[in-house]
Amino acid sequence: MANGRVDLDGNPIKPITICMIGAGGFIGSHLCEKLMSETPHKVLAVDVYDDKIKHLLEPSSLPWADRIQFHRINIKNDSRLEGLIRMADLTINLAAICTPADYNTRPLDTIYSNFIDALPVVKYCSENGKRLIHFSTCEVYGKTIGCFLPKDSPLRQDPAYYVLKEDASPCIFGSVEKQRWSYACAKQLIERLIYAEGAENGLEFTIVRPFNWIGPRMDFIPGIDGPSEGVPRVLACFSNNLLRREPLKLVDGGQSQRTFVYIKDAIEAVLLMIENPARANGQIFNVGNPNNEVTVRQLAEMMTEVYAKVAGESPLDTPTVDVSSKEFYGEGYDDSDKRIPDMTIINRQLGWNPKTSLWDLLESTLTYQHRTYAEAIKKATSKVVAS
Ligand SMILES: NC(=O)c1ccc[n+]([C@@H]2O[C@H](COP(=O)([O-])OP(=O)(O)OC[C@H]3O[C@@H](n4cnc5c(N)ncnc54)[C@H](O)[C@@H]3O)[C@@H](O)[C@H]2O)c1
Ligand SMILES: O=c1ccn([C@@H]2O[C@H](COP(=O)(O)OP(=O)(O)O[C@H]3OC[C@@H](O)[C@H](O)[C@H]3O)[C@@H](O)[C@H]2O)c(=O)[nH]1
Repeated sequence: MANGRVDLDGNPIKPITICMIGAGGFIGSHLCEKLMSETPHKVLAVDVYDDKIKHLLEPSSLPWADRIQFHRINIKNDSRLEGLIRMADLTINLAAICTPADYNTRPLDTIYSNFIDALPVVKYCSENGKRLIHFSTCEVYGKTIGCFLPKDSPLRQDPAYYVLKEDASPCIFGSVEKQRWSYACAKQLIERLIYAEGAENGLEFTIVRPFNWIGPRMDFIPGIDGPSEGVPRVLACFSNNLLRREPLKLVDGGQSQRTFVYIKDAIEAVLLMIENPARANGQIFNVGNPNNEVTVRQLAEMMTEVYAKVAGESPLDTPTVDVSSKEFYGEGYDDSDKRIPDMTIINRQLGWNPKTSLWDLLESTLTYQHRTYAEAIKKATSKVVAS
């Protein structure tokens, strides 16, 4: 497996040790899986939870058992963090509060998590001469320039007014009382700090801006493996509605547009960054699928159709219902109107392109959701009816 692996320039890839912070989350779990099954690298997996990577940690007879170690650490207050960063060749920081329902309702936790808690990680990497791959977000772009044009302006059709480019697009956020932007603003400041550490102190860094990566193990299903009142990101919200045979809730009519990329495609891009430092260092990369653009309403319609197919159930007569953002997320919510990633830089540096269509990625993801949760939901609802 390890033998004969070469980087994009034909050089043999040497096994490295990676300190992965937030390894127990959605992206972390897929990255650990990839690293264990297809590479010789070692992972020091740091998180407060390990549920999503339990299958990689136990039993001890797994072929990669000596290449992955779990460290249950809250990076807010644990002195072991610096030691782990020192032991590793590369640190990947994924830890963050990153669900929009939290940005306006828990803005302090959001800012601390995305900026303050990431500071020591950057500092330890810089002071110890260690490479850092930091996970930022497409939300740093905020809104498109195009959304400020009159509704009937032909310029709205011009990509120059909406395609998001790492080295050219401005970052446009709503006003401070729109606390939705607490997350994007914290992520932007940590990006600027990392960039400055690179410029002034020679930190070797790569910044990743994910554009709506989705797939199995994303977030939680409320009342099953997460709090009943919790609001996860849209994939899990809509999956929950489909599993419970409830209408999907369209926030402010579901007019916002997103591009969705399959987690397994996106993980290929991260692996290229890990194994091609000369091409990835000093870069900020959009990672998304510009071909998979839909409005949230179209996403709801497609998920309803795909779910009916994989679950063998007929769709509801009224599959969607409109809700206001104030009702759904509370005061201070605001939204990104449209997110199309420019792919020039990642294409040029790493030759990466996404492969999976929205229909195909929803088919595999909703098959997973149905298999994982349908029975548990049936049991939970029959208990409620019986009591
Ligand atoms: N999934 C996406 O489409 C997407 C889009 C844009 C940005 N991102 C960024 O990618 C990163 C990972 O996202 P994800 O989707 O896997 O989210 P996630 O919530 O599934 O994973 C984050 C993980 O970090 C851990 N964590 C948080 N605070 C911690 C702390 N103080 N100490 C230790 N562990 C802590 C959490 O327990 C969780 O397992 C985040 O930085 C997020 O902002 C993701
Ligand atoms: O039930 C729902 C949930 C969400 N939505 C809408 O669906 C869209 C997507 O919502 P998501 O919860 O996936 O989150 P967003 O795309 O707005 O932000 C995400 O983007 C990138 C990351 O940094 C974060 O993971 C998150 O901030 C939004 O317009 C939201 O209002 C619904 O219409 N109904």
